[in-house]
Amino acid sequence: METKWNPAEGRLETRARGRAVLADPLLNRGTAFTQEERRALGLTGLVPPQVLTQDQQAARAYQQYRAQPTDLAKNVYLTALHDRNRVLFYRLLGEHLAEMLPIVYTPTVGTAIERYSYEYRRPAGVYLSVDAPEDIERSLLATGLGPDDVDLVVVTDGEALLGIGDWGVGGIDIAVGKLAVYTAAAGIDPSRTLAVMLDVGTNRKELLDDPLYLGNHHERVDQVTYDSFIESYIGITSRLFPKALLHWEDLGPANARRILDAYRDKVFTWNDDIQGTGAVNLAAVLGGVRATGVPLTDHRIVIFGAGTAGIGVADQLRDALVIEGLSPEEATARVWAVDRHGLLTQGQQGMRDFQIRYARPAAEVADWRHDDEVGGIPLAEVVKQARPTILIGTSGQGGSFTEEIVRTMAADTERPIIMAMSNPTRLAEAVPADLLAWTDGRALIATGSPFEPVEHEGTTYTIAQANNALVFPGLGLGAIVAGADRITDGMLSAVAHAVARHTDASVPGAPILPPIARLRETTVDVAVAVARAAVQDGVAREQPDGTDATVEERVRAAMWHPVYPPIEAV
Ligand SMILES: NC(=O)c1ccc[n+]([C@@H]2O[C@H](COP(=O)([O-])OP(=O)(O)OC[C@H]3O[C@@H](n4cnc5c(N)ncnc54)[C@H](O)[C@@H]3O)[C@@H](O)[C@H]2O)c1
Ligand SMILES: O=C(O)C[C@H](O)C(=O)O
Ligand SMILES: [Mg+2]
Repeated sequence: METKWNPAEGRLETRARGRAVLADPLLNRGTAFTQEERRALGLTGLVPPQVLTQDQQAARAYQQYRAQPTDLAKNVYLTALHDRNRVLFYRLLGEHLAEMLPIVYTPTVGTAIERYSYEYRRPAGVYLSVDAPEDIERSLLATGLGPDDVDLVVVTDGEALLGIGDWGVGGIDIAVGKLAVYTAAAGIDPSRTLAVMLDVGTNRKELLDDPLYLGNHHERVDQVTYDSFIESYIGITSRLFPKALLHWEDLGPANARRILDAYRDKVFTWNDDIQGTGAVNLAAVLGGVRATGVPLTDHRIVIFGAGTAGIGVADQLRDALVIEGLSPEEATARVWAVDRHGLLTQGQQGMRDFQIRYARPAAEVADWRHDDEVGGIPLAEVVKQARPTILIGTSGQGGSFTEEIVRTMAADTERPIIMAMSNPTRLAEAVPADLLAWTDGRALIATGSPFEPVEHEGTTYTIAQANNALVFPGLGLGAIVAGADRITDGMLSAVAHAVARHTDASVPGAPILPPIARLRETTVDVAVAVARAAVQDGVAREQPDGTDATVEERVRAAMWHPVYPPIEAV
């Protein structure tokens, strides 16, 4: 590679000169290059004479950012900065994390995905086409990255992006957005990460009909072709980058589950929507349950939207109930899962294999009201009959927690826990102001997208954001520091408990999860818990000596910071 980090000397060494330096976002520092660096790197005269400090650059960039008229324009501005000067991008993002996360990530990233082929400026990451599997290796090698150079790969096929569905190649933006959160929150070194788009086609007709659409102009391929492409991708990626954690994002439900089941015991991989969402949801439930004063084992849970996220959520709740002393059957019986044709019930046609374990016995629901339009027992009836104390939305159906449903739930339970996890904002199952109004301020709330605090009868309610962003950065960092080669259930459970330790929802109006503004601190504890769990589960290759301080020191030392390192022309 032209540019290499020399850890012994603590400096970047590069053979690049002149415009090639300015064109490389990992190398470029624009007006902050010193006169000496400019001479050594052949930049004299290629940047304006004045040398700025990073503080000055950050202040200017922040002004430019604030001057953008819309959230999408802000996203495009930050993407351009990311593609021009990566260190400055992370300096700015880190300094204004709570303000900018909704721009580079949920919810604005959803708009950026939909507009991808129109707002396109520069390529990001690696695009692999199902039509040319023979190019996978060549394309990955073209990044110049070698076997020791990659810690993390985020990959999507763009089929089930957030809750907005199939946007094909535009999905690259969620991979880039997730990586930005990994670095901003956990200090994952951005030069050691890769965003990958697996272009297997799109079923969105408006994209196929659009000459400007930048992805493959054909429908999604059949399962046999898909699976063989995935197999090649995983085989080649784990051979070329043997240390890298392979993160899956926003695949269609059947593919997400099948890939996770097939590979989680064979390679270093995990699925954010299934496992990350399960972990952040469990953390919020633990925080909320503490505030209710009722033990977890006495709660009843209804999950609306039994797809990738919903069943991931159910699985981790069930595991937590088993750890608290229930049998697996008793734990499963605490969960009612509702999908597009109503409550999952035994014998129902068309259930997906991963849903079947939550299907309720037909005898239990024989008297429950059936709705012909839904084609089964609707959510309102499930809430009435099952009397949940916890209601979770992962359906991508905005507004589906209606006033009637919420009031029915709240009539029976002192502190209902209600989580509208669907993204982006307009797809939230309910908005916090309504939930508080309908429950007289008694609801313990979390949402997947960020919401402003709500005033209700003299109390200010801070709304917890139950987004997997609270967990995946720490999970990745902890796993990398431990030199893990698998992601285990023990590591995921450790994540949820570490996050939950950061909340105290006993104060009126306090959120049931730690705030995004404190993401970096939460992340360190998550990473420490994950690294320890990896050792306990026997999947860590780097054995720490066991004391807390040491693990934490190792975690902190592994974190990358957005400062310009010394640079040497070689
Ligand atoms: N907060 C978070 O961290 C987080 C994480 C992952 C996903 N999500 C959100 O959850 C939502 C679902 O994501 P996913 O990846 O699980 O998608 P998915 O497509 O796998 O699952 C959605 C499920 O909802 C069901 N559904 C659709 N219409 C329905 C209806 N009218 N009634 C009941 N169920 C219905 C579908 O059949 C499917 O099973 C998205 O909005 C996504 O943004 C949030
Ligand atoms: O991307 C997010 O904001 C969370 C989650 O992964 C989702 O798909 O919605
Ligand atoms: Mg996702």
